[in-house]
Amino acid sequence: MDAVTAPPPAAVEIVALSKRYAAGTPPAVDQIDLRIASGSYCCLLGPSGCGKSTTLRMVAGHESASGGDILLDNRNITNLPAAARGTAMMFQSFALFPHLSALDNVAFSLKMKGISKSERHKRAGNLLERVAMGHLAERKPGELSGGQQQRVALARALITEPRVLLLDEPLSALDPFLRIQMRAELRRWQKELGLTFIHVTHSQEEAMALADTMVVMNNGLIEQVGSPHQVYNHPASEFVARFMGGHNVFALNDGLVAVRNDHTRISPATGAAGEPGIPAHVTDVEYQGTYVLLGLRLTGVRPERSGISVLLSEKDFAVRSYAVGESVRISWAELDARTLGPGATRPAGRSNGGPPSRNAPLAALAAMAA
Ligand SMILES: Nc1ncnc2c1ncn2[C@@H]1O[C@H](COP(=O)(O)OP(=O)(O)OP(=O)(O)O)[C@@H](O)[C@H]1O
Repeated sequence: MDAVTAPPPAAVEIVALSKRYAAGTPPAVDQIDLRIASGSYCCLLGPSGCGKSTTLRMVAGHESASGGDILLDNRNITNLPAAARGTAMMFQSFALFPHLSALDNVAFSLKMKGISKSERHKRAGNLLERVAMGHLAERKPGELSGGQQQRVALARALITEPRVLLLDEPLSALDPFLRIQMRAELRRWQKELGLTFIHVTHSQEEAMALADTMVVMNNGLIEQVGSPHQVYNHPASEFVARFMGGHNVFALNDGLVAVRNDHTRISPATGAAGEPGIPAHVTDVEYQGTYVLLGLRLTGVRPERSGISVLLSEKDFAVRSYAVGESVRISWAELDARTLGPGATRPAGRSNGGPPSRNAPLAALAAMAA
């Protein structure tokens, strides 16, 4: 493979990585494979309990792996202590020492390494300057805002000069306004520093805003890896389409398709015989400002699959509005329909003691023709 076609170097390579917390329980992480490009922003995304934090903790060295390998720049770090890996972790609560100044918090790990006070203060001061916190270096965490504490936490993580920064729900302690502001800062820092960031979140919006690469996890497995655009516009499975939101899943005779709710078409029912589209009625009309979100129920489809939504621009809704109870027809352009695959399945021949493969229920769902 020549330099042009070679994939970018993987900062982190995860090979068949597994974690089983206790014998007889399903694995929290089940033989996952993942390559994270050097200098990229990777978000591990998924519902509560899907294994994303366990994966991050194994990369950090805060949790042992039950099987598989973790490589950092081709160096196998699976069994190295956390401090020897070249990674640093930034936690949800920032985990700053309340009795220490910002400067001493940042300098703390250098103190542990026996570095002189003047040297560690110089390096910590430089890093605090870098995150625009130099003027508040003597303040204690309790005297800083959430966003300022986050910058101190970042400086503290960076003082060990990691190759990879691991972030476990770093924005969830912040209020919504600050979360969006700090999200933009994280992204800027990552690009400026040129480090690889691996960020765990359960928020689709956060992952889409930040990630070069999104990794959608479910039930200890990886469902899909791709750019936010790829994952949102080409969900690989029903799980991804539903988890990402903004999609309707339709069961057709030859399988499942996802259609974005802003690409799903609605028209008034005329009552004429042979009308095209799927019959439905409007159950909700929600004004959202720029958009109006219509909730609908498809006629003749099993209840668990009949609820869908259509997102109309305010302008389109003004041209033709819809009211609760109104009969309509639902359709889409073929180009906008994404065929869904069965989703991730557990490695063949393994007994995991966990729930059955999602293939079986999905096949049953697919059989429910509209
Ligand atoms: N220390 C532990 N001992 C036993 N089981 C654990 C432990 N930590 C996590 N688990 C289990 O492993 C599975 C994956 O947990 P994990 O914390 O990795 O999920 P997560 O996707 O990060 O969820 P959340 O968003 O809620 O933090 C869950 O079923 C969880 O209950």
